[in-house]
Amino acid sequence: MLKIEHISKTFNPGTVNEKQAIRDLSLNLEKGDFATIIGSNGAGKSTLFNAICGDFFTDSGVIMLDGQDITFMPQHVRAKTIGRLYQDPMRGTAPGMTIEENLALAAGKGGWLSHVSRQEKERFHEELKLLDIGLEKRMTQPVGLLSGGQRQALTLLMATMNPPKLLLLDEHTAALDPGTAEKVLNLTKRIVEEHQLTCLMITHNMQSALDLGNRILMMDSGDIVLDIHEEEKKGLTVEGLLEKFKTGAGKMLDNDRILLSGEK
Ligand SMILES: Nc1ncnc2c1ncn2[C@@H]1O[C@H](COP(=O)(O)OP(=O)(O)OP(=O)(O)O)[C@@H](O)[C@H]1O
Repeated sequence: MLKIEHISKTFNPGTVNEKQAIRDLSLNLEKGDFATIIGSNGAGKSTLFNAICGDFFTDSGVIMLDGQDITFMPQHVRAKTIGRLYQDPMRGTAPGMTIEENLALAAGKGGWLSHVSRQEKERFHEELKLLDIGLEKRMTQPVGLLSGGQRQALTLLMATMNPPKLLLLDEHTAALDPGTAEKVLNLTKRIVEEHQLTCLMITHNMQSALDLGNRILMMDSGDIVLDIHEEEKKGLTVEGLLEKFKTGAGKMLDNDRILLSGEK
């Protein structure tokens, strides 16, 4: 589904601020693969997502999505088939619009409720009900009134309403309290499985990286240094994962947020 071949990206080339953020990175994701990504500070995880989404064009290499070369496809065109969630729950929804208007937006109705049929409204209601956080009773309330966790759950629903070819989750539960984060992660798991989505999820939570998905990618210095597949992933512990990182990257995993979460 996603085939990345030897991409590289250097920011501010030829200046004192030159930074090679992606180094000759290659990755192949099969349809339905759900890979978690962990890595050191500044490893290039978010930059990889930015490259896939077309925030910038890479300096070299090729990006293919579902057999189509998207290397130089404009961002707004890619956005039609790539869903993305950010750490900040305030991104991804329009706060001044109601829940149902936001859903109408996601359904391609431009946020106009007059363009939404009764059947579609019922579908919105059903989908919200499945989130199991009571949003189906608040469809006419502005999204700005929702908590961070409620907004992330809604964003997830909106991003997957018309199933994307690729779903990118960039630490989407990092800003939530642990209980809410767990709920949103369970929801993520259910939605990804239900639609058999191809998904990449950046996390600083080693346990989440182990619990979710069928693959773990470890990044360091702009490249994927380890790609752990299903069989190898089974039975792995956080300690085992850290040990593998050390072997793959030739150094300990240095990520402040992993450190702060008390897992290391
Ligand atoms: N637009 C940009 N201009 C200049 N440098 C950039 C830009 N985007 C990213 N970088 C640099 O590229 C490197 C990789 O950044 P990136 O945000 O992808 O890392 P990350 O793995 O997501 O890190 P973290 O876990 O700390 O969030 C960093 O050194 C960062 O400062």
